[in-house]
Amino acid sequence: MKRYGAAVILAGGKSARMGFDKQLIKINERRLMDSLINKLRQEFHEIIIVTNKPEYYIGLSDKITSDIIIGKGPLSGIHAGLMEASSELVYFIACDMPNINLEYIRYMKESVRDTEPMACITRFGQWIESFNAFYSKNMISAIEEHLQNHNISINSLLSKVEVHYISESEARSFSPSWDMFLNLNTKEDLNHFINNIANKY
Ligand SMILES: Nc1nc2c(ncn2[C@@H]2O[C@H](COP(=O)(O)OP(=O)(O)OP(=O)(O)O)[C@@H](O)[C@H]2O)c(=O)[nH]1
Ligand SMILES: [Mg+2]
Repeated sequence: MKRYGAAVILAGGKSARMGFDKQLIKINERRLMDSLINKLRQEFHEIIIVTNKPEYYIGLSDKITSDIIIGKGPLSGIHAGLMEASSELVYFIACDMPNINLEYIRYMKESVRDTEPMACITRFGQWIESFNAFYSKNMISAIEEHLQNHNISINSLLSKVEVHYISESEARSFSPSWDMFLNLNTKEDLNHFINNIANKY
């Protein structure tokens, strides 16, 4: 199996805070999902969309899949993405994250070149960033066990496995304003992005 090559976009949430389905976000007249897919194609051979609305993606050549363990939030999506992926390390991003940074993706790959972690995750203060991150296919059984125990927290799962952490300061050298982790959760987030940033998009 190839070491890298697969990227997953998670698009299976409730979008409760946004008030409409975030898979349908448009920026400059273009579906954000389409922009994300195109950008990821520059770096990955295999793009997988884990969605609760496969009908939104008819006609795309990419792999479209849905949650296998339903209703457990982002970890359900990570699980389904890893099941579908054909590389060992798999890149994950959320459908509401508009600023993919290919240089940082390459840096993460390089950072784990000589090790075999279960995930490569960036620290943010005392927290972590669970997307714009890599997860290993070897994590599938740990995710299943975690969800079977009714624990849906990514953080608590990561605290139990071998993770390669990247420090906040290292990551800031690629994204000083932390925009590569920006996610649009509310209409205010979206309007702010459209009014202030999307003209450079
Ligand atoms: N496949 C899958 N993806 C999910 C699920 N829940 C959340 N996600 C995705 O995980 C990412 C981060 O989640 P949030 O930003 O909280 O999105 P959300 O859950 O749709 O939004 P809220 O309902 O406002 O919390 C987004 O890409 C969501 O689409 C799920 O049950 N399955
Ligand atoms: Mg979000």
